[in-house]
Amino acid sequence: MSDAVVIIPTYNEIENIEAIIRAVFSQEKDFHVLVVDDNSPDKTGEKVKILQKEFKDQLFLLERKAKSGLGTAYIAGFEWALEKTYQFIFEMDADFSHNPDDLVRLYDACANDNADIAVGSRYVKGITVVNWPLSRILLSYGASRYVRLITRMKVKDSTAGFVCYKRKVLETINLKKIKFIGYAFQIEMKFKAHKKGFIIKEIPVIFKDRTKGNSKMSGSIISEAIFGVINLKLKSLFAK
Ligand SMILES: Nc1nc2c(ncn2[C@@H]2O[C@H](COP(=O)(O)OP(=O)(O)O[C@H]3O[C@H](CO)[C@@H](O)[C@H](O)[C@@H]3O)[C@@H](O)[C@H]2O)c(=O)[nH]1
Repeated sequence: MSDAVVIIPTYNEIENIEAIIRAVFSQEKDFHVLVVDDNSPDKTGEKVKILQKEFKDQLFLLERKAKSGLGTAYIAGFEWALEKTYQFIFEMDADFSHNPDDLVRLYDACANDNADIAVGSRYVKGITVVNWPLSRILLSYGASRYVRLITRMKVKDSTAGFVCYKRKVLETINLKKIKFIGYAFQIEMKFKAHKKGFIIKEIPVIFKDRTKGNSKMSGSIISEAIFGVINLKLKSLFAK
């Protein structure tokens, strides 16, 4: 039994799913993988079922009926992982924008250093993003500056989706109360963990834009983040 599971949410990732799963299982450390698929029309889930025959007891699949957002996919995955004995629970995109070779560095920060959360960060050493259009870099970097300004949280890449959580973090945060369903979910999780006093460490990574499939970014995801951050901050002030 591995002590670490990598949760990969998927919606229409047929071009990436097999390669990313194989890349995780080719690491020296033994990771498990949980795919949370939202009934992808391109049959990503069916592909995972075929791979499960090869990776018995290592590869798991949670199927949801319809596309319901990145945040709720992760919450479903966290709840699944907490029912098992995993001590380290990861978030990672399916599209290779996060390099699976960095998984061990995030793991080490939590398992062998003092991090409660290790964030694969694009903004520790300047901006380490490859192949994103300038507009997307500005949006993401601008969002990270905006979050720091409003929340006063020191994390530089608050929207990062490449994360290792120690089990106790997910046990402590009330997952039922996580509100955001888009990428703002990433901000909310880090902010709640920060408020609980957990140590968040940023590990520099190079983020590469996907070469296969499409981003699910949308206008509603952006507006959820803009208004959501103010909402989070206000709620935390009144909770004092
Ligand atoms: N199950 C499920 N998965 C989803 C959904 N929406 C997106 N995903 C999956 O979530 C991962 C990230 O989605 P992308 O659409 O590829 O994200 P991106 O535009 O590249 O965004 C990146 O930047 C964001 C902002 O910094 C990050 O928050 C995000 O994690 C990611 O790194 C992919 O594996 C994608 O299939 C959904 O509604 N349901």
